[in-house]
Amino acid sequence: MIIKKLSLINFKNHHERNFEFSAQINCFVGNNGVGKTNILDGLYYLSMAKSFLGNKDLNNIKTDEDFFTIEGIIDDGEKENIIKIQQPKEAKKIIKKNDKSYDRMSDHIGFLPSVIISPYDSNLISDSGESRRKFLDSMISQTDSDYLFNLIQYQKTVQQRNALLKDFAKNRYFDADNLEIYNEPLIRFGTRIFEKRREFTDSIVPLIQNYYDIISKGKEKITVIYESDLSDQTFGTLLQQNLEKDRILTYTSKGIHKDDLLFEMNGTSMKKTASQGQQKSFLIALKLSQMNRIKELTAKTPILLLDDIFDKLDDTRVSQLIELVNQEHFGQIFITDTSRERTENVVKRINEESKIFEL
Ligand SMILES: Nc1ncnc2c1ncn2[C@@H]1O[C@H](COP(=O)(O)OP(=O)(O)OP(=O)(O)O)[C@@H](O)[C@H]1O
Repeated sequence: MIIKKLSLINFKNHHERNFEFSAQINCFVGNNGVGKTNILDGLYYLSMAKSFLGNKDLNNIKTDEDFFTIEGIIDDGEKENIIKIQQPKEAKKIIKKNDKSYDRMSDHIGFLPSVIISPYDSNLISDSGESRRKFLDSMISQTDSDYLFNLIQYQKTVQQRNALLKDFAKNRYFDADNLEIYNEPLIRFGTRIFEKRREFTDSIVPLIQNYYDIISKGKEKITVIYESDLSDQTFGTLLQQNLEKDRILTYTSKGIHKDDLLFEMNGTSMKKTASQGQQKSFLIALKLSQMNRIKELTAKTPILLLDDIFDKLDDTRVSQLIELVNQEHFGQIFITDTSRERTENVVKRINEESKIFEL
């Protein structure tokens, strides 16, 4: 997949920007705050229909403007496609492919797979389980069109069940039969998601270790464990066993919405024991594994977004990363950096056709 052109209107700090890209490497160079990361975020929108920074869509409209538009021309190997995303201030977000709106936003995910490596990745280690669940979900939804649909249905059902539990508490009343209506969809959607998450995690663990060994030249053993309430019991049993607890708490306390990924190094939590450098190597290894897996499962090469990482990595890691990018033919790459000199150096070493955009 190649993004040939990008146009941003009123997107964050950009009033109007138009780019024509190289099919290989594209770099955005400029001082802090000029909006380099925002351009990567615009590219990420074309892929995932949302911001990678987790901002609400409305907050991405340029201050004092009424809408933003992101438009990309994407070559899928057969033809050029126009993806247009528009967020008006007073209406719902619109996403169109070749002038046709999607029935479901989730239908777009997977058309243009992407992987981003950014300084924000460290949140994956330090934050709560929610950010790791989101990462896992975004990874799988790019490879499986049903996954996101199942997840949305599951989340809706949990919300409805929670609302009923709260309603019962308010009215000092409880009707287990009424609540049970939600068991069937929770079990159906939740079990599918559980199985996909387990399968995907199992498949990337050996890749992560392999990339980690290359990047860090270390001897550490890396483990990624998928933790789920469904690992040792069925969803039906889980709901039954926690019925009383859910009634008291007035929310659904167990299920795949509580899943987590445990990152371990030599058998202990990475958050506690891994050095900053080891954590960075691990996160790059994780992202390259994501890249590898998406490519294998979809037969599409994801775009690779590298946000400000060459400034934050030492020389050895930069060299290893460049070597890996060269070896694995990672497709179209977008890089941001404050230094033109460093960018030119990196690009020279990757040895592919490039364009540098100065902001
Ligand atoms: N909705 C918005 N309207 C106007 N400006 C915005 C909006 N959202 C973000 N910005 C501005 O975008 C700028 C940050 O852009 P960005 O993070 O892309 O910069 P950068 O070039 O990547 O900087 P750095 O090198 O520090 O990472 C900030 O000045 C911020 O105020």
